[in-house]
This record gives sequence, C-alpha cells and structure tokens, in this order.
Amino acid sequence: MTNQQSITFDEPFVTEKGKTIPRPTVAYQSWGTLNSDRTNAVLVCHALTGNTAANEWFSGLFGPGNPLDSEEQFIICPNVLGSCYGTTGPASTNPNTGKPYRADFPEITIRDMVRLQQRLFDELQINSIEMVIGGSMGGMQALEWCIIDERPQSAVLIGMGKVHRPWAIGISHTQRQAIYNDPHWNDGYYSKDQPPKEGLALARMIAMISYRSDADYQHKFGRTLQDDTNHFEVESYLGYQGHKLVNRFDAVSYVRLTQAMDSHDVGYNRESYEKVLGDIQIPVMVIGIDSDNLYPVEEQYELVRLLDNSRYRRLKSPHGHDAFLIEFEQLNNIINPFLIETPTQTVNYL
Ligand SMILES: CC(=O)SCCNC(=O)CCNC(=O)[C@H](O)C(C)(C)COP(=O)(O)OP(=O)(O)OC[C@H]1O[C@@H](n2cnc3c(N)ncnc32)[C@H](O)[C@@H]1OP(=O)(O)O
Ligand SMILES: N[C@@H](CCO)C(=O)O
Repeated sequence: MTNQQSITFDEPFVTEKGKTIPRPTVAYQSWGTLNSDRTNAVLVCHALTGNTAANEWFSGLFGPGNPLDSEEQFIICPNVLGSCYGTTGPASTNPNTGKPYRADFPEITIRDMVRLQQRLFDELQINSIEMVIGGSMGGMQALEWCIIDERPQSAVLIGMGKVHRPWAIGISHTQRQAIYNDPHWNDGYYSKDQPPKEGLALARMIAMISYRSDADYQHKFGRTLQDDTNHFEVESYLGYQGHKLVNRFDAVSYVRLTQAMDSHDVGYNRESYEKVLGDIQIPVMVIGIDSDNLYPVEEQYELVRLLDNSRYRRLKSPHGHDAFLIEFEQLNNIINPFLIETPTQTVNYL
C-alpha cells in the first residue's frame, strides 16, 4: 500500500457507547484530484477484512468510463476504525499505556466508523460526495453516510440490508467463539509472539462458507481429493484461506469489526425505518446477489421498498456473497448507467 496516507486527530473520539479513543488516526488512499469546488469525491467503503487498497480489491471498477474513474473523480478509501491496516484499532499502540490496546480497544459500531470518516472528510474539506459505494460491511457504512451526512449525492449499496439479521449475527458469533476458544486468546490480551492463530483461521473458514455457495463449491471442488491425501479439496481450500488471513489480520480487530457489523441497525435509537430510510432522497442503487446466503436478496428488496429514490439490480453469480469482489463486469454494467440516469425510482426485481 505505497500510496497510503494518514491523519491523526488531536481531539479524542468518543464512541457511540461512550468510550474514549485518544488521538485517533485514519489511514486512507486516494486516486485522482479534488476539483476546485471540492465536490468530485467518490467514497469507497471496504468490507470486513478489506483495506485502503480499493484499486486492488475493486480493481475491475477502476478505469476511464468506469464507476471509479480517477481522471474525473477524487476516489478515496479510508481504513475503518477498529481495523488493522493503519486506522486506530486493537493492534495500535494505546497512548495511555504505550502498549497495544488488544481487548482494551472498545466495542465500536458502524456509526462510529462513519463518524470518524466524517472527520477525515472535514479535514480534507470535501464539500460533496458524488457517490458512496460499498459491499457488505462497506454497504452498511455507505448507508449510514446517507443517513447522517448531507454530502453524498448518490449511493451504491451491495449485498446488505437495513439491519444485521439474526442469521448473520449467529454466523459472526460462531466465528468469535472460534477465536475465544483458542488457547492463546487470553481474553484478547494475547502476546505478539503467540496470537490465537488457530481460532482466527477457524473463524475465517466459517466465514468463507458463508461468503460462497453450494454451487460455487460444487463447481470448484466436487468430491475431489486433494493431491495424494485423503482430504477433500474443499478442506484444503478452507484451511488455506483460514491461515492466509492469520498472516494479514488481527484477532481482536476481527472480533471488534464483527461486533460492529452486528450493531448495524439503521433504526436503532431512531424514529422508525420508514422515517430514517424514507428521508434519504438521493438516488440509491441497491444490488443484490442472487446466490448470497449471508445477506439474501429479500434484504435488498426491503431496502428498495423503504428508500424513496432507489432502484434494484440483480447480480447474477454462482459465487455467493463474495461475488461483489469478483463480478466486476456486471457491476460496471449496473453502476455506469446508474451514474448517468435520471434519478427516478425503478424497482426492478430482475
Ligand atoms: C471489500 C474488501 O475490502 S475485501 C478485501 C480483500 N479481501 C480479500 O481479498 C478476501 C480474501 N480473498 C477472497 O476471498 C478471494 O480471493 C476473492 C473473493 C477476492 C476472489 O475469489 P476467487 O478468485 O474465486 O478466489 P478463490 O476463493 O477461489 O481463492 C483462490 C485461492 O485459494 C487457493 N486454493 C484454491 N483451491 C485450493 C485448494 N484446493 N487447496 C488450497 N488452496 C486452494 C488458490 O491457490 C488461491 O490462492 P491465492 O489467493 O493465494 O492466490
Ligand atoms: N470477503 C470479504 C467479506 C465479505 O463480506 C472480506 O474478507 O472482507
């Protein structure tokens, strides 16, 4: 992440639950140039284990004429609060102790992530956001931006809903239990040399099942055995994916970010879903993935019913929830016309 920058704020950040994080840092990457009015920003919000390198994990959406066009826009992708890719999180040094926060890093919410991003946008004097886009946890942030900030002029929400439903919370909970049960977890105060690797790997394996689909695994693996072993290929694949995450992610961050996703409920402490979502008047493109087992399309239909100026498009894919990181051609074909269309509501359950 050669292009990554960061800003540290002197003013402490107070979480929704009233905990104070002194001198929070926000890391981000950007592409393109802000225009003189500072109105051509496009905000890309990343998912659970994502980072500021949107040009890598959303690569197919970048380019002239595509939704992320750095010749026309100032594209910015901040790392979320609680993550481990530059923004303050559990692996960061706690200025009060000089040691990593670990489990002293407080529980945060999607709203906290967005409120800290607002500070970044204020600092950069960004007056308007042409589009805010995100899938999964990124979509939750994008939706929250539309609720609490006047700057977004359009939004693209992919593979999420108005709340984190019990099905998704249950899957998150199971993953956290895997981490808690690792002998090195130590209530989250693990040593740098002995992180809870097996627990985090198991959490990722559980997650990888929820991110994909029966058809995807059937097509990729069938019942084939891995090389000369007596293990199925899918077992080897999940083991590989689990241990790959261990090399790039922090276990307490994983716990705090999944808890933040569980907090996602746009109606919480607000008047009603009808009011909160009905008040959003900007054009919103809601994209559902037809094979998404984690956030099924009914959740996106519901969003479209509640968002006044919204339209629905289906992403047709065997890949399940993670299709938003794979099916770039379809995403471009959906988002490009949206960005030039007249904003009228077309509910189209294709
Ligand atoms: C929005 C965000 O912020 S997300 C940020 C980035 N997130 C990630 O990258 C998440 C992790 N990555 C992924 O989930 C996937 O790579 C995706 C979704 C990005 C792309 O999916 P696909 O192209 O379908 O990749 P797939 O799920 O098949 O995995 C391929 C990997 O599994 C490995 N693999 C495949 N079969 C097997 C097997 N039988 N045994 C062991 N390993 C295997 C491949 O070698 C490959 O490894 P590599 O990634 O190190 O090159
Ligand atoms: N595969 C994505 C999560 C999808 O919600 C990630 O690792 O961030």
